[in-house]
Amino acid sequence: MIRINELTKRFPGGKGIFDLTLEVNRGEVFGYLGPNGAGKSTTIRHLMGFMRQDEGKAEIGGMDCWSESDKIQKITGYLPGEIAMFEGLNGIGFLDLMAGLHGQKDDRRDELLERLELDPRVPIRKMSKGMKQKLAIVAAFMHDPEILILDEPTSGLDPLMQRVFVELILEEKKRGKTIFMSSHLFQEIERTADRVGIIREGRLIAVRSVQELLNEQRKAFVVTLGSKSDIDRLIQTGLRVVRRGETTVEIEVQGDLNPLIRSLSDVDVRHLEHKEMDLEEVFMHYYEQREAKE
Ligand SMILES: Nc1ncnc2c1ncn2[C@@H]1O[C@H](COP(=O)(O)OP(=O)(O)OP(=O)(O)O)[C@@H](O)[C@H]1O
Repeated sequence: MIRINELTKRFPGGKGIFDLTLEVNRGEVFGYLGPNGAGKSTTIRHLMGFMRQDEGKAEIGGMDCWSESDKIQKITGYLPGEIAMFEGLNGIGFLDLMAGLHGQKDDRRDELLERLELDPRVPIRKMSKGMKQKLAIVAAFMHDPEILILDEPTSGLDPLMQRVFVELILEEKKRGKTIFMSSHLFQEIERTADRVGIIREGRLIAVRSVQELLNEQRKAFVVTLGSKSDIDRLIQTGLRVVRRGETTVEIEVQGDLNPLIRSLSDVDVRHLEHKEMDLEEVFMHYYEQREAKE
């Protein structure tokens, strides 16, 4: 459905995106993951036809993202990373404008406003960042597009609304929509995406299924123990200890959790905490793998 082939855009100072090749299948949710400045928005701007590549090609549904962007925009719901809105309008005015702009239906408008708990009568200049984000989500989804291209969709949403958003994505996925969604947090897309592409410094460093990524990922646990001898005992079991404190040890596990659980049953565990691996750590994992291969 989305096909990016050797796409390159060079900005001054060596920035940009370089030789990107990836495909997103019809009905797939694809997470596009990378730290700030990696090139996620630049890629998305090419998909939407807002920017012209130096080399390569991007297509959606067989249409060229640059020369046929008007057609693509009709079948696509787009959520920009940085939302510029007309401060003089209220939510209703903005949504009317967006519907009129593309000559599109807006059948789902009321349902979405209700789900996201957004009052569209509020003037945009009085809206918080989160409210503007909700309004932009309504604008992207209200015409029930076949393809959704979402640039950091949950930024500015509180945890409750992030959950509502995840449910919305899962429903759209069930309805067969193709979704391309960027983020700088793995946790944010692990619940919805089928596959993930990892981009860093403008280059795609890995494309994996979420399941593969979860299996490959090392999990970290911080264990608080009753005594120093418990700590010593736990360390002797051969687990991978990455940090040791007065009463705590941080243990890393890749794959099977059972050895950890067995070892813990022999000591006095006061507290056990699963530490989320952040994206940097996931990236480091890939860098290590890549460097080892080279
Ligand atoms: N029009 C432009 N002219 C020059 N440099 C640009 C332009 N657009 C983006 N860049 C640079 O290209 C790099 C990639 O930017 P991009 O916005 O695509 O990153 P991103 O992955 O979306 O990050 P963020 O999450 O911070 O938006 C950045 O270093 C940015 O400063």
